[in-house]
Amino acid sequence: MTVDYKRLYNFTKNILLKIGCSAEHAALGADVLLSADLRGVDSHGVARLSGYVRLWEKNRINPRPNIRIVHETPSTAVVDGDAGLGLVVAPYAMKVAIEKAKIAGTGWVSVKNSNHYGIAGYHSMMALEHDMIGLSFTNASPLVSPTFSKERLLGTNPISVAIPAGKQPPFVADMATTTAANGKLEILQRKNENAPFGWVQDASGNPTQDSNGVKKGGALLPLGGDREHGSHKGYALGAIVDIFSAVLSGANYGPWVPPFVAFLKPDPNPVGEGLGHFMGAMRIDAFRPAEDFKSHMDNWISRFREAKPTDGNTRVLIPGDPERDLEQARIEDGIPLLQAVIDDLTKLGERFEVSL
Ligand SMILES: NC(=O)c1ccc[n+]([C@@H]2O[C@H](COP(=O)([O-])OP(=O)(O)OC[C@H]3O[C@@H](n4cnc5c(N)ncnc54)[C@H](O)[C@@H]3O)[C@@H](O)[C@H]2O)c1
Ligand SMILES: O=C(O)C[C@H](O)C(=O)O
Repeated sequence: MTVDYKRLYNFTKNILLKIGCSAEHAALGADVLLSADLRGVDSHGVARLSGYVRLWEKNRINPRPNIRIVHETPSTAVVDGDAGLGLVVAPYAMKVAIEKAKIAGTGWVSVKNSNHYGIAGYHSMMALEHDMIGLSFTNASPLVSPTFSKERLLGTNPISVAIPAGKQPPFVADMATTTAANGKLEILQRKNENAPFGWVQDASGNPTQDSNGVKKGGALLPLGGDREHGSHKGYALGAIVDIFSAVLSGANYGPWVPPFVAFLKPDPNPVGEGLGHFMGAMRIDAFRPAEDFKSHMDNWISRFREAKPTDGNTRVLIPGDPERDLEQARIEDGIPLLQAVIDDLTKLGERFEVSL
């Protein structure tokens, strides 16, 4: 079934209003969530709405947070999200990074006491309109084993870097540091399908294709899948995200990160406050004139697009291309939703008396 963007946006905004968010936060939260659906990141859009409501019911989300800077220098800050929705805490933090970069050249913000922030790319892309490079990281539910372990100590900890170009569209990398985000596994669960090898290991640490394997005590795997295919580097990337987001800010890290997923409970002995994010903004003209940079970015992108494709592929893509192509189509044609997601939203609508 395909649902019109505006209809889904209004539904999401109205549900966020019902759980007590301000009009400003409900609109922003809906914008962040719907940006995922528009960009084809079906794992992180409205399919997650009932998850945020579940955390609110458990008093883990404060719908009226006092989000504030608690420590700063001219180019850095720590933001306390006051247990607000990550969907609104992260844009606040990115704005702080941008304002600092305007003055100091670069701005770096580590965030504590937040919650799940949706897609990393929404926040990094906020820098683009200011002729800045944007970086966005977050830690997440402990579902991932470090290389050589069967314990779950890390999240799928995404990295997004958005880089402006001139005539070309921007370069936007937005990716989990695991072979796949947990949300991708949830899509396979909804469809009753297996996962490819390299995504999941079972409770004993053996490779499995069971898309419910993590729920049965297994773990998601760092990018690469196993040591032979470079999982130690995915593990290192996920660890860097965790440390920048949480050890630097005072949020929970590693296995103490309060989970978004329903099958895990928060650790009763936290080592910090909430979960953490990290935002960065770098003014291009703090390095070289923006026009020079952008014309060379255009050249960089064109050269990579012209790369000779391998057999069976028609063209080489630039990070950000697949999502941009889908965004245009989905604004025009609507957003396709699986029946399981429609059922979930329908139940939510009935409960809060909001029509879909
Ligand atoms: N909030 C959280 O806790 C959390 C945790 C993990 C992931 N996420 C989000 O999940 C989403 C999905 O992550 P993922 O890693 O599963 O996605 P993915 O594996 O689909 O990778 C997406 C990235 O790869 C790029 N890409 C795709 N095909 C390409 C190609 N052929 N050539 C070049 N680039 C290409 C895309 O433009 C995008 O930047 C992201 O938006 C991420 O931010 C959020
Ligand atoms: O829910 C999480 O913490 C994980 C993240 O959203 C993911 O899809 O991997």
